[in-house]
Amino acid sequence: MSGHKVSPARDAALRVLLAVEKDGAYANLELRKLTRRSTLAPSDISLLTELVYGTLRRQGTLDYVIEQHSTVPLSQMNYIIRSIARLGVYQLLYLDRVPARAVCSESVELAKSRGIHGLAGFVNALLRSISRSKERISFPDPEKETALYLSIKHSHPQWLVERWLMRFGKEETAALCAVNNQPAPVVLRCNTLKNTPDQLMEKLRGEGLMVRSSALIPEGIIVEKRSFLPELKSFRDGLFAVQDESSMIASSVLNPLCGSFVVDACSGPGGKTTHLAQLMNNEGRILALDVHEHRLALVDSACRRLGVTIVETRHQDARELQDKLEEKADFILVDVPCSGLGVIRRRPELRWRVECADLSQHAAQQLEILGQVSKCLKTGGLLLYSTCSTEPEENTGVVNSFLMEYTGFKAEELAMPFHLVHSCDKLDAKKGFLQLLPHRHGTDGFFLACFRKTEESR
Ligand SMILES: C[S@@+](CC[C@H](N)C(=O)[O-])C[C@H]1O[C@@H](n2cnc3c(N)ncnc32)[C@H](O)[C@@H]1O
Repeated sequence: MSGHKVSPARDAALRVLLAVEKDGAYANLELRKLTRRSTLAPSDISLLTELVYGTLRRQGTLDYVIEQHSTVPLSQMNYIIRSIARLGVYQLLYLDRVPARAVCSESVELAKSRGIHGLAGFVNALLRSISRSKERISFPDPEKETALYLSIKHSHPQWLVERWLMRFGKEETAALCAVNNQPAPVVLRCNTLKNTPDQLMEKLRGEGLMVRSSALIPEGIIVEKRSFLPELKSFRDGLFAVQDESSMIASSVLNPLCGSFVVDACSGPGGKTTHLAQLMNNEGRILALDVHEHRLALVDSACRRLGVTIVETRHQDARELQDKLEEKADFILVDVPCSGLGVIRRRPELRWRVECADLSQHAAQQLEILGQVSKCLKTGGLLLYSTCSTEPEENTGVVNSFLMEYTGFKAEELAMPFHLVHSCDKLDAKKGFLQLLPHRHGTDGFFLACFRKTEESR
């Protein structure tokens, strides 16, 4: 039972943090469930979101500071107290508007509300000690222990920082980590089957939103001020979908022709499937596969809302496709399951869940899916492989293995919908692949590679 002195936003934030820590829940889904059901005021929902996302994002830094002040190591702390401590320290270090005294007393009440009266004093002493010395946190030496320093300062796992330091150098690694700690922009994809981007922007402004055009993709619209989009009439009317620019770029690079047959091998929840249908002017056929039925249900409902009628969903493991589809597709999208390390800013707990060893496991599955699905492509057809990962094992690693094993395919230069600025990007795109990065391109971290099936494969 919740104590009466605990504010509803903090009580709810602790509930979400515990679900993430104890049950492996996803913070964004927990928040959505909670805010749909609860009677929280809009200001409480915004504080709750900030507390949950902020605490998870900054967990590495928070843990470092807690360890310096605690008499008990974090690993031996009661898990509820650990979450209360992180939540409290996040407010002390990152939220100027909350007075330290209020943070300490609310944290004590949170402990009591969870029946842990005996440790309320410990929480109080810990937070007071941190509050007194918060201006004097001593970080590791940035020159001598660069990886450790960046990992603590920017709250990322050290193994990931070490990899990025080798690939990008110090400045870019710091920039990538920093952008991962910022809220991601909200981007909409205009449903061009129902309206134009200009018409949609006018409508959205009429509904009270501040919007501007994307510089990367014609159908992309950036929402400047957050708002609960599913409540808008324009959303219910299917005038747009919510989708990052990087994800729109994938379908746009594949750019299937009207009337063609497209296989979308890993389609749930349907962001790219419905975009492909838009690009085809809802003419032709898209076979949308997914191994999870609940993900296919999301594809179906997205199609209904957006007025897409050319999609047939099929519950199917893409690694076990029937021969019937062999050499039938004009275009194929293989948007594989991956580590998700490119969307850290949208899924704050992810950085603490993914381990380095996971990458090679993902890569093996990705190569298997890509290899099997590629058999469905007609000679002359185009295939796009994509991930929302920043890591080479899942990206160029899979692409290179595929090209070695499947000699009937050759890399196809990417037809980008926007002008590439960096010379290394231009070179890569010519060679048929591109790594988008949040600190360089402003998008999610996203990889795309394009292949054409050549005559020789016959
Ligand atoms: C990155 S998500 C796809 C996102 C989707 N293309 C979109 O834009 O909305 C990967 C999807 O692959 C599905 N998946 C995982 N393993 C699969 C397999 N062996 N065969 C088919 N789908 C699979 C997952 O259920 C998940 O929905």
